[in-house]
Amino acid sequence: MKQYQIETASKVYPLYVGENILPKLPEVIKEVKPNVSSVLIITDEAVDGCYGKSILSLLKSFFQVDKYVVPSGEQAKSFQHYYDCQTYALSKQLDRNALILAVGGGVVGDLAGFVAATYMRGISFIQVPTTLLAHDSAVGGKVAINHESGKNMIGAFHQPEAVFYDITLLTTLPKREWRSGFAEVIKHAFIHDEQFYQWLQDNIYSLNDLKGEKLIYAINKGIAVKAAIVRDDEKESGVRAHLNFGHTLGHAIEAESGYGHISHGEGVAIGMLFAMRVSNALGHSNFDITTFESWLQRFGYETKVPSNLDSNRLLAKMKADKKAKASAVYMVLLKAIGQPFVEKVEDELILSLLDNR
Ligand SMILES: NC(=O)c1ccc[n+]([C@@H]2O[C@H](COP(=O)([O-])OP(=O)(O)OC[C@H]3O[C@@H](n4cnc5c(N)ncnc54)[C@H](O)[C@@H]3O)[C@@H](O)[C@H]2O)c1
Ligand SMILES: O=C(O)C(=O)C[C@@H](O)[C@H](O)[C@H](O)COP(=O)(O)O
Ligand SMILES: [Zn+2]
Repeated sequence: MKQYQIETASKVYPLYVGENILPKLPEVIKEVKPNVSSVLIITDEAVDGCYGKSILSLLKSFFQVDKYVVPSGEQAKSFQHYYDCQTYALSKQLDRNALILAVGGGVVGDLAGFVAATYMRGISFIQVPTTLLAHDSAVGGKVAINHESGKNMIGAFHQPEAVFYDITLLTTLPKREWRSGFAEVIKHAFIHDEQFYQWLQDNIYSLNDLKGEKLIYAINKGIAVKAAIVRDDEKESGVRAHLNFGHTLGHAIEAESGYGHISHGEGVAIGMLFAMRVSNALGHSNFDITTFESWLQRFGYETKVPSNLDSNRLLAKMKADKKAKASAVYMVLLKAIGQPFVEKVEDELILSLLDNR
């Protein structure tokens, strides 16, 4: 088991990552929250089906434990499910020393984290990520639910007490979720680490390569990129925005297609390619887009903006993005791999690229 310190301006906390480390979870809970009064597990149906029983029985010998299960998928990041989680926590009379355990992918992490951030004005939580994507979402304290006007519009910065990542749990992940999560791995390489990008090119030819030592290396590299960025800028006043590479359009696609139809990583993959096109069009870079596109296609990513989505509606969503200022779109662009920056992009350019999809 490897241990990292995630350092942010408001909190420093441990991240444990390894294989078959689940039995150590009770020890970690006691270590980071010695005065814990009770534990509320928040998870989703699919994760509960795979690991719910074993985690519950593991923790029951040490703590008072309750469990609340939300439906699987993006739709759980809604007001209704947020409200239902809070109602459940209140019905169990959780006090301020209670701990929420977010057991799942980015959806459960974001939802349960936001429940923790706001229950009685904030209680502790631990992230127990179960997807590849969650190497990103479990670190850095962004927690949120969606609104029909946009992704993650209602949320908070609330750092967990710890991140506990047993990557053995990934073995039950469906193929589509490997692909979705790998998009954030690629993003971390694109924005921060030319050598890591090269390593991915040389080592990962298909999603099946994401196992064993290669998987461990890719996850550790991704975590290192994320940790370095949130250390320097916890609340996105500067460099943290680079983690939004591919997300301005990606989030718009997710929202416009109806949450859950196009996964987060699928949207980000299309969005990264789009951001590269914009970078080229503005003369900042000279990417060989065809090469990037065929690299992404090799993993089965859809690379075109879905034909049923209207350009003007997508633009409207991009203008409502959290990076927007005075209704102007700001995107994360790249001068080269590893050289991101944020710039205002005119509506006309966005529309012309969206219309020529
Ligand atoms: N807070 C952040 O910094 C951050 C970063 C990136 C993404 N996100 C958010 O994360 C969400 C996407 O997360 P995700 O891709 O993990 O999706 P997810 O949480 O919906 O999980 C994907 C699917 O896999 C299932 N699943 C999860 N773990 C499993 C396992 N071990 N075995 C079998 N099935 C399993 C889930 O039930 C779900 O159906 C989006 O809402 C995105 O906005 C947040
Ligand atoms: O941690 C961050 O900062 C990120 O931007 C990571 C993204 O992968 C993630 O999807 C995040 O939730 C997007 O944030 P948002 O502020 O655009 O909602
Ligand atoms: Zn993301």
